[in-house]
Amino acid sequence: MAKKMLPAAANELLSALLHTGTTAPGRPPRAARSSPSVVHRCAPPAARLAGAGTTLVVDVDGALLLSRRSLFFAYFMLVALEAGSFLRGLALLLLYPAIALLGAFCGLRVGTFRAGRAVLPRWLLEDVAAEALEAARRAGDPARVVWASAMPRVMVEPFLREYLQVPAAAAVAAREMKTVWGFYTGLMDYCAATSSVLTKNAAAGGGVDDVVGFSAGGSMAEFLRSPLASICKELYVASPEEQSKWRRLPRRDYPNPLVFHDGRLAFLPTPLGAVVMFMWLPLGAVLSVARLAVAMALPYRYATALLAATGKSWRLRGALPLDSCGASGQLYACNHRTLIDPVYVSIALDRQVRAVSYSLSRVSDMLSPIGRTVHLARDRARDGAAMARLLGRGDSVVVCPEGTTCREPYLLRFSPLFAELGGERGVVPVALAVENSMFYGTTASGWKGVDPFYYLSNPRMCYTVEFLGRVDTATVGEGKAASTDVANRVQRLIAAALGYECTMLTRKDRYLMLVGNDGAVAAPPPRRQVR
Ligand SMILES: O=P(O)(O)OC[C@H](O)CO
Repeated sequence: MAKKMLPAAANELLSALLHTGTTAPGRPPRAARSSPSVVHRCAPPAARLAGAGTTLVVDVDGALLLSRRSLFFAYFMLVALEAGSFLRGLALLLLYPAIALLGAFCGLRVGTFRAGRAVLPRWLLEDVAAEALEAARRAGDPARVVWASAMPRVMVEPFLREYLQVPAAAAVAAREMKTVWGFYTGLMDYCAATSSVLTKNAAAGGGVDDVVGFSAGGSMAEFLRSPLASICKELYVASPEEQSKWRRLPRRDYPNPLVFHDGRLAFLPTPLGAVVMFMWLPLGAVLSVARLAVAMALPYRYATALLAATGKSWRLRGALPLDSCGASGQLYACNHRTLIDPVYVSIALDRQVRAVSYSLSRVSDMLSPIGRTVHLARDRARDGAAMARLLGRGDSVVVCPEGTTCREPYLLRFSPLFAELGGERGVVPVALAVENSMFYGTTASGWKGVDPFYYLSNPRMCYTVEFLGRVDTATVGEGKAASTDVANRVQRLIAAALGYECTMLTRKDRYLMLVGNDGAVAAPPPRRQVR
């Protein structure tokens, strides 16, 4: 009981901190505080929201999100860890909720803050109640829905706009963060969206607009403390019984699919999860170095057995490709999950392979157990010649035609160059899946040099490798088939084997979304391309 009350009390306190604030000088008029005159114990029915002049205020934290504020800690911890550092996260863990905002935000650079767009949506989407979203969509005019949250705007608005497709005309009523010289101070500013809704309501006589509130069960009291509740004529509050039947929005029903996300944490840092992670970190750091040493020093047969004993395992699904033992000059095309992909193809084949890659940090390259990677330059002629040279001298070549990693069950567009190089031997598609328990070994916005260490510091991880039937590429050379068709076919085969979905998204799309650039890297000097 006490255990249950502690997080509840912490969240009450945080909620109070987030909602605090009297009207400061210069602020727009606040509507007279009054409670909604009618409170219904259910979600708002479609008939009530159909009117063109009806505005619906959705309590995002209490009604839309199933966890009802109990995950506030985790969301602030994600900001602290992903936009800040482990030290910041530790400070937040020790001082939450007293310094939730200060601890998570103070000192972060505004211009480079991307956690709201690149990290949080993944976790917030998993917390959306399908029934609450459905109820909010019953509003006659989506532009007249106000999405109210006690979280700072930078944490919640990208998720609402980009993944729940909240139109630009609809207001997101969340607090602004105060900034100084381009840095967040960790203090809240008055919320412009709330202000505009209140001003409009006040100008209209405070009762002309038909404003309906939508909250749920145990969150009603907190919602009533928010300024927007005071302009609601009626409040629809889903009862705890009704809310207990709500289910998480299935991935297939996400209004916008979640293909890309960034950040190092592969788990949601709840208070217990964060404590476990901080306790694991020193051991994980030592383990990552030890695992790396084993992988680099021992032959596969000994290394994989030893590594499996530490929780780093792999499995082969299906059989090895025919004549894999003797095949030389063979091209393998695999989907791209982490920078370690070619290593597992090599382990599965139990032979040396050459990996070709567009972007790989110098550190990762030096630590690779399969030797130096051949760097591509995104120049068809140059890259094609480099790969052809490797194949011509009998190397087994592993290429990841997506050109960048993807964590979710999607495949990005396959660049077709590989289909022109398979020759008579064709190309062997390889389907790869990876499970991480604590950290992602990839990053779009972070320092890629530590990718191997994050990957290797997972308590448990498992790679699954599946070789698919050889795809004929001779027809491309003969001009009978387009390389794009063959590349798309290979993509579809791998997607079918993994149960993933094919997309036409590219490396550029991923980097534009997660980092704000096109993901281009400096071309390698020609002498480093093939050795
Ligand atoms: O996910 P990226 O963009 O760092 O790409 C990974 C590189 O291809 C290295 O394997």
